[in-house]
Amino acid sequence: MAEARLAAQGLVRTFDGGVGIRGVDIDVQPGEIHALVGLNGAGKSTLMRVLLGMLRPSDGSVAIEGHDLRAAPNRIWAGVGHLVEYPLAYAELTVRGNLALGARLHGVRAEDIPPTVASVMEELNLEQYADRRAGRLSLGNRQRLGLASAIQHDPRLIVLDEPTNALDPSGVILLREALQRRAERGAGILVSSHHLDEVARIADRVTVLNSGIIIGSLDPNGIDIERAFFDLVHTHDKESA
Ligand SMILES: Nc1ncnc2c1ncn2[C@@H]1O[C@H](COP(=O)(O)OP(=O)(O)OP(=O)(O)O)[C@@H](O)[C@H]1O
Repeated sequence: MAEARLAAQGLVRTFDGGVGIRGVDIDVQPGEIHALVGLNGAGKSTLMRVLLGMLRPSDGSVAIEGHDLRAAPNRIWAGVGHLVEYPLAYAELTVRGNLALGARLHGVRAEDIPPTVASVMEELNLEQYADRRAGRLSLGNRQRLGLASAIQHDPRLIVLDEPTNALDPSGVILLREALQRRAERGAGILVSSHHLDEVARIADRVTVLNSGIIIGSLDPNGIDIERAFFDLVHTHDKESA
C-alpha cells in the first residue's frame, strides 16, 4: 500500500471541563476523501488542530507522509492545505492578492502563481471578486477564499473543518467537485461535517467521533446514514453512561 498521507496513533488532548480527544487513531490514504462526523463538542476540531500541529497532544503521534509532525521538513508542509477555524485573509488585500500570497507561502514558483490563482478562482467562482478587498467579502465568499487558498497549490494532504459552513448550494457543489478532482489526482482529504447527506455524497470513508473517541464508521452508500449515525452515537452514550 502507498504511504498514508496522514497517520496518527493514540492521540489524546483533554481540557478542564471538556472532553477533547481521548485516544484517537486515524489515517488518510492517497486518493481518498475521509469524512469525520460527530455531534457538537464531539472533538472534531480538536482532532484536526492536533493533526495539523496547531495544538500539542498530551499523548500520541502524528505522521504526515511518514514524517513525524514535529520534524516534518518544509517540502512536506508545502504539500498540505488546510482550513480549520476561521478563514485567514488579509482584509486589506484583494482576493487575488491573498491567493497570490498564499500560493507563494506554499512554495508555488513565481511564474506559476498567476495561472494557479486564476484557475482556483474559476474553480470556486470567485473571479468576479478578484479585485475586491477580502475585508469587504460576504461570509460565504470569505469561506470560498479560505478554501481556495487551502487547495490552490494542489496539496497532497487537505484537511478541512466544516468547509461547507456558510457556503450556498452552488458553493457546496463547486467545493465537492474541486475536492473530487484533487482526490482523483491522488490527494488524501480529511473533512469534518455535520451534514450527513453531503458527506454521503462525497466521502469514500466516514468515521464517527463521539465524546472524544472514534466509535465506528458509516457506509457512505448505506440506505439511511442518518439513522445509522444516531444508532452508533446512542449506543455509545448508553454504554458509557
Ligand atoms: N480550548 C479549549 N478549552 C477548553 N475546552 C475545549 C477547548 N477546545 C475544545 N474544548 C472542548 O473539547 C470538546 C471537543 O470540542 P471540539 O470543538 O473539538 O468539538 P467539535 O466536534 O469540533 O464540535 P462542533 O461540531 O461544535 O464544532 C468540547 O467538550 C469542548 O468544550
